[in-house]
Amino acid sequence: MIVIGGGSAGYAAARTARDSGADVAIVDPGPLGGLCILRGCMPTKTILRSAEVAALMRRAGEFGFAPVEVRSRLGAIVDRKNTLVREFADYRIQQLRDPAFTLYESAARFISPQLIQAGSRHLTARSFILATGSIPRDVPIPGLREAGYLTSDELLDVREQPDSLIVLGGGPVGLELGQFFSRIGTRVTLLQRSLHVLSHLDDDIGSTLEQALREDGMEVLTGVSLLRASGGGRAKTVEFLHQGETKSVTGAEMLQALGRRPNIDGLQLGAAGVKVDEDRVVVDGTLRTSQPHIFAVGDVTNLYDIVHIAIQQGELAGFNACHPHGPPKEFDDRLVTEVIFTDPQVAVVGLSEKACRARGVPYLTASYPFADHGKAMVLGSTRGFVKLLAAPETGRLLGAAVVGPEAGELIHELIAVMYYHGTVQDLVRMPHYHPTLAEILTYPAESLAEQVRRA
Ligand SMILES: Cc1cc2nc3c(=O)[nH]c(=O)nc-3n(C[C@H](O)[C@H](O)[C@H](O)COP(=O)(O)OP(=O)(O)OC[C@H]3O[C@@H](n4cnc5c(N)ncnc54)[C@H](O)[C@@H]3O)c2cc1C
Ligand SMILES: NC(=O)c1ccc[n+]([C@@H]2O[C@H](COP(=O)([O-])OP(=O)(O)OC[C@H]3O[C@@H](n4cnc5c(N)ncnc54)[C@H](O)[C@@H]3O)[C@@H](O)[C@H]2O)c1
Repeated sequence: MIVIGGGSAGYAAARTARDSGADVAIVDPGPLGGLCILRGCMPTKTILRSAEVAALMRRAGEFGFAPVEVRSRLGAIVDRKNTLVREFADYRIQQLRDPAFTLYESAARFISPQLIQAGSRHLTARSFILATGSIPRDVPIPGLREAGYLTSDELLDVREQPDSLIVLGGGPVGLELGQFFSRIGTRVTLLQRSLHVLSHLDDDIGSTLEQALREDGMEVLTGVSLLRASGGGRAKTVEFLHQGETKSVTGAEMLQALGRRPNIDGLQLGAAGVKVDEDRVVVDGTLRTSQPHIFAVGDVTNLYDIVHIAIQQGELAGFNACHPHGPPKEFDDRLVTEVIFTDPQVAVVGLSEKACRARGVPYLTASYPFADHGKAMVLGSTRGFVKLLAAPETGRLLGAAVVGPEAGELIHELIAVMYYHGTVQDLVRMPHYHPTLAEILTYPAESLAEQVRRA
């Protein structure tokens, strides 16, 4: 097997195939480590921890301490991030260089469905796994390129703190990095096209997060239509339409966080006969492309852009490629989970109200605010809510959303209940220690259990 791309998805595929007895080569030009480690999950979560510390320090008085003057040193924050990233990347590189694999450190391109070129070598295999990830999407906004912008790739290495930052896009990248800069003292303006940030989720989630960010001093404008950019250097201007008026904002730096697209440039997928739909490598539920011996996993499929799913897809494809005659394993989207590491955090699993309505799935819902929860009050983290969705007749948990403190941790109890096809009645019966944040899950569960009993 040849795995093209040694990030999270590709490495998971390679490891699974090797464990199934395949002779596995990995082709990757580097830098080795993958997006999650080098420029995605881990660096962003590392710097967000610094922002969290800054936000708590500003609240020193509230917790009984003398006021603290918060003066950030972005260079030091970046150094801490780089140290950790180096450690994580070194471990991954060691795994890729394991003699159990053959690693070719070059870019791959297809010559035919069975043959690829990697540097000066031609390589052939019984099966291939495409795992080349994603890259920031180019958006044709007049003047944007000339004014100059950064993507998350570059912004993570900026050492000199800009006094102002324009963030284009209210998805996870714009929100996490926007809040980081806002909390270390940069004036941040975020422009989002949809009526709410995180537009793919239920509106109550986006509106709650927007309100929290605004309370913290970030300017968040939604329902914006971007018109053009101008200027340059330390004064970049973006003009946009907002509430029927043309407005503009000027910032020292600009983050373009308008989405990512599959990285298929240069792969010559046409030569492999792999079907592509608007840059997306088309796969079926078994991660097989239009060519039965070529699979695609992770961001290159443009399905989720979430790392544990990329790993799960890699494992499935690695298994399926090595067992061509057995029943294939299929990706199950029932437990798809997403966490956005802002404060308040956002975490969702399973079906949203939007998805239930779109698919005609009947549901009951109940929510409960952290502002009424004892442990959240003790912690001084009362922003947000918990929302559960249950099947009306059985109480089976269909989905959940948590906006609030430790949402990314709390969601895992709900994932576990859903994994075992559990109900809201189960959630009520399960013991919950007092006082914990997790106790809050029992309140909407009680309300739903009551609704199910009466139905
Ligand atoms: C700022 C940011 C923050 C994020 N935070 C999170 C988070 O907190 N949690 C989460 O779940 N997800 C997060 N993500 C998403 C997550 O990082 C990705 O979903 C995941 O890393 C994708 O893994 P992958 O293996 O598909 O791709 P990658 O890890 O990008 O691997 C692709 C590999 O392919 C190689 N390659 C490219 N072209 C070729 C070629 N022609 N031939 C051979 N090799 C090639 C590359 O060198 C690379 O090593 C974040 C993303 C961003 C941008
Ligand atoms: N915590 C996490 O798991 C995490 C963190 C960061 C990124 N990621 C993943 O990386 C991927 C990329 O994230 P992202 O935030 O860059 O992209 P995204 O596609 O999630 O969000 C981009 C946002 O920009 C807006 N937008 C697009 N075009 C626009 C235009 N012309 N004008 C105004 N607004 C416009 C969209 O409405 C959208 O809200 C996502 O799929 C995400 O899942 C995950």
